[in-house]
Amino acid sequence: MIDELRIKGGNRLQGEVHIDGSKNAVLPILAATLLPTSGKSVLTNVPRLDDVATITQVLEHLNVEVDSKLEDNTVTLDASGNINSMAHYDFVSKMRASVLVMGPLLARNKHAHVAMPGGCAIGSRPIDLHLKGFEALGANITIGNGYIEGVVEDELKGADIYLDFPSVGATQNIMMAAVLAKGKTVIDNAAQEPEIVDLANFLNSMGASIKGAGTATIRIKGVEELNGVKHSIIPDRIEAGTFMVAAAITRGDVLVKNVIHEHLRPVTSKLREMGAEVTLNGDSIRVNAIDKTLQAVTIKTKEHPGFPTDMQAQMMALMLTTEGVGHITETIFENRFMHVEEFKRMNAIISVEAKTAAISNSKLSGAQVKATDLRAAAALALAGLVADGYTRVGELKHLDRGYVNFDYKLQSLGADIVRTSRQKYQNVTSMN
Ligand SMILES: CC(=O)N[C@H]1[C@@H](OP(=O)(O)OP(=O)(O)OC[C@H]2O[C@@H](n3ccc(=O)[nH]c3=O)[C@H](O)[C@@H]2O)O[C@H](CO)[C@@H](O)[C@@H]1O
Ligand SMILES: C=C(OP(=O)(O)O)C(=O)O
Repeated sequence: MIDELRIKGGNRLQGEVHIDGSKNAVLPILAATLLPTSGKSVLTNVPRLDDVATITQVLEHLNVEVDSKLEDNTVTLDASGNINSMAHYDFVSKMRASVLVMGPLLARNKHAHVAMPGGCAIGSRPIDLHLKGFEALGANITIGNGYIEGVVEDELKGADIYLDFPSVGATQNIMMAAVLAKGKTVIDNAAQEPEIVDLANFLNSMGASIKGAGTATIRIKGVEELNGVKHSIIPDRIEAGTFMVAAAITRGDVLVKNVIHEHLRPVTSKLREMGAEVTLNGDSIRVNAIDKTLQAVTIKTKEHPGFPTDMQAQMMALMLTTEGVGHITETIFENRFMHVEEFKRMNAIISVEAKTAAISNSKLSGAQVKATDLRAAAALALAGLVADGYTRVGELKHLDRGYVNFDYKLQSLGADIVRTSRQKYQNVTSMN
């Protein structure tokens, strides 16, 4: 059977939705469990995502013992055996974040042999900044036959590293390589995303000495040893933002639960600027757009604390329903407007010039469309919620990388949505 979402537009969303753990926080933290520790690590609030399954397979392949209790969102990892140094193409090509095993492998084995991640639909996505960081710490890097090999002759030594761009992955990979390096490492122009802070908190509770995570300068003092710990993954700010937009696009009223307000400031601020009522309370955010006329706004994606590129497609869907002409400039990835052509299949009026899309209020009609990447999958479904008639969203392998039970969660808020078939890993119906 074709695996697709079938959505009948027109229902206003109302109710409460629980947000799962963050994909982008759990992936580097799982990779960090490769570091040598005394004792096991236990991760809680782990989302049941295909990307988590993929990195778990990488870890198992490297000889980590992984005990996943998916129904409890808990994963226990034991890396006390001999750890291999080779991350195969099969894994890295499926999920670029597999490259995050390179830093911990260099720290542990003084050797890492990892498939080149290559580009992907949203851009070329090089890893030169990761590699420059490893070289600064004393690793010799060679590239050949589709693989990158890192070898540390003597030992990793702390270094001053300036990143040309505050890359999230490079900051994480370098942090993981540096925690056991001799002496001090300073990463300047570091990424400041909340997922960097979650990784630093995890590493610090293992015994690392990292200061400044969440600012542009991260200071790491190499330590001698680490221990296994228990850690709860932060909530997924992008999943939360997606449901905030779902409330706004249907002019509904939704309480989004299990969030950290501070992580959602750019989204909250733009929804308020549009005219939605956004109320913060405890660990929840309520978005009320009932009977509101929302106005188009201007958005420019930027590294944190700027507006996240991972929310760009969803905001574009929303601006197809607002008054006036909205503008979105994508500055992080060079090819992250593929959803525009799919929106156009639904009668969307969007024009793109260089890095900027102009989005007009459109009378959306249901159509068969395909997800071109993870966030495009969600954004097309959001457009389907307000389109006239039926929308069918295909290529759900992208959706499953980053959203847990997306259809069930929307259904519970009143959407008319069904999924025609389901991946095994996602087929757990309990929703916390
Ligand atoms: C698993 C994960 O956490 N993924 C997130 C992470 O991806 P990821 O860590 O891959 O994103 P980066 O911050 O590294 O990339 C941002 C930009 O820097 C460029 N770059 C990056 C590294 C490098 O060595 N050289 C280089 O030129 C990239 O091509 C891109 O244009 O941050 C992105 C930006 O917030 C998010 O969209 C992704 O959801
Ligand atoms: C681009 C994304 O993720 P990744 O870096 O894993 O491809 C995303 O989460 O939107």
